Amino acid sequence: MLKLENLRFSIGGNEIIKGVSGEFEPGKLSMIIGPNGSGKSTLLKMMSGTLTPTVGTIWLGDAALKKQSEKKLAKYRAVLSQQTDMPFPLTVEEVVMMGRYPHFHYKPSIKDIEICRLALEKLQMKGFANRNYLTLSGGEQQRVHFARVLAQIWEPHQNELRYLFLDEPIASLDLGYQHEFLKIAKEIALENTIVVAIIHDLNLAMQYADHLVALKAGRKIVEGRPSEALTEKLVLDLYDVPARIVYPKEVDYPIIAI
Ligand SMILES: Nc1ncnc2c1ncn2[C@@H]1O[C@H](COP(=O)(O)OP(=O)(O)OP(=O)(O)O)[C@@H](O)[C@H]1O
Repeated sequence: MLKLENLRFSIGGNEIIKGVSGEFEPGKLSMIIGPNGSGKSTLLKMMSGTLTPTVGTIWLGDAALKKQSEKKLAKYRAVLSQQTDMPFPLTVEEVVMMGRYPHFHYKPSIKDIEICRLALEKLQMKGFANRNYLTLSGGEQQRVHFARVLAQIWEPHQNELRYLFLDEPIASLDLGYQHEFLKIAKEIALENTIVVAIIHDLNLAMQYADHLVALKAGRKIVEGRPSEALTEKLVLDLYDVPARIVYPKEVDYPIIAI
């Protein structure tokens, strides 16, 4: 269980996150939605340990996040952030191997190499292993980074829950890979992992999320199953856009029509 207790975050005299609490469970794909500037990335950065809350506590199981060793956390917590620039001309397999750095000292083991191979295979990037990462398209680079974070938490570490934080992970992916990516994220959640993703596409949230959190101006305004939480009223309140929720008989989830 990942628990947020009255989180607040201020910078330059502005309070960006204004008392957010909540719980995230393994087995569920959790998604955070909200308008630009509502605090989604700031909240996710606090959850993933990149930013320290000004007020409040984050609990990973029974232990406060701030009390846990970074070195140990790196073995079971992975973060896919929006900024993934790579200043060096590494090969794709070298970038994915970076995900295994917390697991070996000097040289990757055969198991590390095998995990990287499997992670690339899962993202349909096996044929790219020896390519210079810098020559890949934006979507291909994103898939490499997804393979890197998957490689990082490929297996459970000492029975710890695994955590995966994804900041707008599908922004540069085409339609097919967006769905592929979210299916994999869901699969990982089912392997006893807490997965939290920021997403802008409400229809994908409706289709894939098990648990939805909506932020507005730094506050959590709604939480729950998307089919209940994602209402026409919420879309209007968040984005000032009138929407209709329709229930096509061909699929088992509602569609948000704008
Ligand atoms: N270091 C900072 N200094 C000043 N303001 C900041 C800083 N970081 C974030 N903010 C502000 O805090 C607010 C929330 O930012 P955040 O990146 O969390 O929003 P977001 O919901 O992820 O937005 P988006 O959908 O546009 O990615 C924004 O108004 C942003 O300008």
